[in-house]
Parts: sequence; structure tokens; C-alpha cells
Amino acid sequence: MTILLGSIADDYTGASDLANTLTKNGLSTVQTVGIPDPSLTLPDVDAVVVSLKIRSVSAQEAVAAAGTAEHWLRGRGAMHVLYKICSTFDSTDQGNIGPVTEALAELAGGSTVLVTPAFPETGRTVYLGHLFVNGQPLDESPLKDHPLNPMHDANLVRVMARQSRGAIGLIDLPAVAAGPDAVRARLDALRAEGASAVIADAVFERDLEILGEVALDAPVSTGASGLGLGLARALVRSGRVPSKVSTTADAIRPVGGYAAIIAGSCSSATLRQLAIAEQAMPVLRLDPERLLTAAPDEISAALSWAGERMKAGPVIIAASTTPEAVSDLQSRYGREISGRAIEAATSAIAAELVARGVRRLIVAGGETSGATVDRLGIPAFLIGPEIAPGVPVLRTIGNSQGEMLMALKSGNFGGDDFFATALAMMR
Ligand SMILES: Nc1ncnc2c1ncn2[C@@H]1O[C@H](COP(=O)(O)OP(=O)(O)OP(=O)(O)O)[C@@H](O)[C@H]1O
Ligand SMILES: O=C(O)[C@@H](O)C(=O)CO
Repeated sequence: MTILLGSIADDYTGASDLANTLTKNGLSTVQTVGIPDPSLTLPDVDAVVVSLKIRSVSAQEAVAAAGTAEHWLRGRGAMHVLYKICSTFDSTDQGNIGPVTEALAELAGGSTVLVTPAFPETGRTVYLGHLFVNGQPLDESPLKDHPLNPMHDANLVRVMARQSRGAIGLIDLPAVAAGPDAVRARLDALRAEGASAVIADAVFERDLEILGEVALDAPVSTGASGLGLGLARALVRSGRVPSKVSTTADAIRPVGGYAAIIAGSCSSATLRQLAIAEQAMPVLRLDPERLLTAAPDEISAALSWAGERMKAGPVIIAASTTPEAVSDLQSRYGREISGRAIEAATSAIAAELVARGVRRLIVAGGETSGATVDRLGIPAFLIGPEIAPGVPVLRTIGNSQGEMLMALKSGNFGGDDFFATALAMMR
């Protein structure tokens, strides 16, 4: 297998979001979970997205894991590696976007890296280095209440500088709108001033097409699905994409079995989606405190609740709750401890449901999805059709339970009726 584009994603939902964007924009793509075992047969594709779970680990651990993935991707021919981060730049001041970006650039021989989390299709735009989420500055958006990495600064030049060794520059919208050569000139100037990375503004897809073209001049870029769109379209325009057989049709063959939804995201979008779904299907609201203090009992109660119900139709099991309830729990048990304990419990529930015959599984939340996919031991996914921007139907490859259809929904993605729409596409 020789690939054109490689990507390292900092979480699993983000990886499926990017794989969806690359597929839609002309690159056949698979998503792997970590570096696949050499015995796993992957289809011949244009792009591979390696999913890692490094968004909220230490920078040292993230740099090491990303370096190993980079080596694997380059070994399979990847000319360009995109470090896929969250479109809401989820990270802390000690976070990983700066360190991993700088490390990947060093591994590739040193270059100034273009960085943009813009993804206009889902309302993420960057102007004068400031990130807007559906028109609200990042620090006024629901991301200010994120359970693991609350975002309190919309100025990404500042945010990334706090995490980086080198200086961070800005390529503003007028330069981007002026086209690839203007961006190249600005990038050269910032490189001469010593910038290790530059935040690039982007408001429309045409801005991302320009940035994608320029990014391909270098071996590394950092961004969300919007930059993926730009890179994919630039590769297709350049005539470098051979026509390979599409794997999408394969990805949606029905699998049967029971259907379940596990939600650990506490984002406002997921809370709305749960409230709407509750009108049409059974929803179990887990007791978050008991998941910390009496997990085995709460897990077996959830499994008994699901037992007969899932034979009649899809069921939802959710730990999700309001920002107030999340901070109350965190103030008593700690942020990290509560998050990890709840992920362990929701993934244990998901795995047991699969053992009891669930073959169609939707998971809401990046960390929650990561814990669940790891627990199920799924090595890779084929990419099916899009359910909502950023969320495709996935078909598992190489897992011991047999083929399953899954959707890994980023917390903030999807319309109000996301769960019903997804279930209708997963048969
Ligand atoms: N009731 C709760 N109280 C405190 N923490 C919770 C609760 N329910 C879930 N959590 C934790 O909140 C975190 C949610 O993160 P997750 O990444 O799954 O969702 P998200 O951040 O909305 O999604 P994304 O990363 O895709 O944007 C997880 O660590 C989860 O265990
Ligand atoms: O970019 C996004 O917003 C998503 O793909 C994601 O990474 C959320 O976890």
C-alpha cells in the first residue's frame, strides 16, 4: 500500500471526522486505531488516518506517540502528514498542539508549520487568529465549560505560543484571500523571523483550498477537517490521486444485531440530541456519582435495564449531564478522576452490550469513543456515508466480534435529530 496523505489524529472521533472529509473530497481513506498490526490487511487507499488518544495526555507522551505514527505513515509513502486537532482547538496551556506540531516538523527536517482549526461547515472560522464557534468567540462558546479542557482564550496565536518553544505567527485573511503566492510570501517572511508555526485565518472553504495548496509544499501541517478538505482538493487538482476503487459502498452493507447509543459527551449539542431522542426511544440516565463510588453495581443495573429493551429496538445509555452538575462532581472528586472513571464505566457497558449482541453502536464524545473503541479492540474502520458534517458511518475491520457498524460522534457535532438519523443509516 502506498499512500499520498497521512494523518495523525489526536482523538478517535476527530479521526473519523477527518476520514469522512477526505473521502468526500476525493481520497479513498481508512481510519486505523493506533498503528495497525502488520497482520491486518488494509484496502489500497489514498489516505490513512491513524487515530491516537493523545488530546489530554502529557506533551511528552503525545510527542512520542505521534512520532511513532509519523514514522509508520512515512514508511508507507505519505508525502504529507496532517496532525488532526480539534476544530475547537481543545487543549490546555500545557497541551499538545504546540509540542506535537514542533516535533513533527523537526522529524520532517524542520519547516514552519501552517496551522488552522477552521471548519466552516460546522461553524468554526478563524479571523485575525481568533477562533469563532458558530459565530461566538471560543471563550464565550459552550467550550468554556468543557469537562476536560475548558477554553478561556479565543486568540490562537496566544494559546499556541503558551504551548510552544518557538514563536507563533499569523497569516491574516487578506493574505489568505490574495491567494497561494501571497500566503507563501507571508510564510517565508514569518519563517525568516523565526516562527515555528503560523495560525492561518480561514472563513470560507475557498480559503482552505488556498491553504491546502500551500500546506502541500511542506511535509507537515496541523489543523481540523477544513484543512483536510483543502489538502484533499489540492491533491485531486494536482492530478496526483490515482483512481482507486471506492470502499464506501462496502462500508454500509447491513450487519443486523441490536442497536445501542452510549453518550459520555456533556456538550450542549449532545444534551439537546439526547432530549430529542428521549421522546422516541428508551434512555437510561446513569448516576455519575455512583459510576465513581459503586461502578460495578451501576454497570450491572444498566445492563439489566438494557436487557429486554434492546431486543425491541435501540436503547440509549448516557452519563451526560449539565455543566453545573459536571463541575459539582469534579469539585468533589477531581476533573481527571471523574472523567476517566466515567469513561471506564461507559466503555465497560458498551463492551458488555456488544457481547450480548449489539452490532450497531453509536458513541457520543471523543474521550468516550476512544475508551469504547479500545475496550472493544477494534483495529481499523472503513468509511461509509456521512450522517452529519464530521460524522460518517464506520464499518469495523479486523475486530474479534465480527463486523459492526459504528458512529463516533464528536460532542458538538450533529443536528438535533442526530441519533434517529444515524440509526436509520445503520441497518
Ligand atoms: N456526568 C458527568 N460528570 C462529569 N464528567 C462526565 C460526566 N459524564 C461524562 N463525563 C466525562 O466528560 C468527558 C466528556 O468528554 P468526551 O470527549 O467524551 O466528550 P466531548 O468533549 O463532548 O466530545 P469531543 O471531545 O468529541 O468534543 C469524558 O471524560 C466523560 O467521562
Ligand atoms: O474537529 C473537531 O471538532 C472534531 O473532529 C473533534 O476532534 C472533536 O473531538
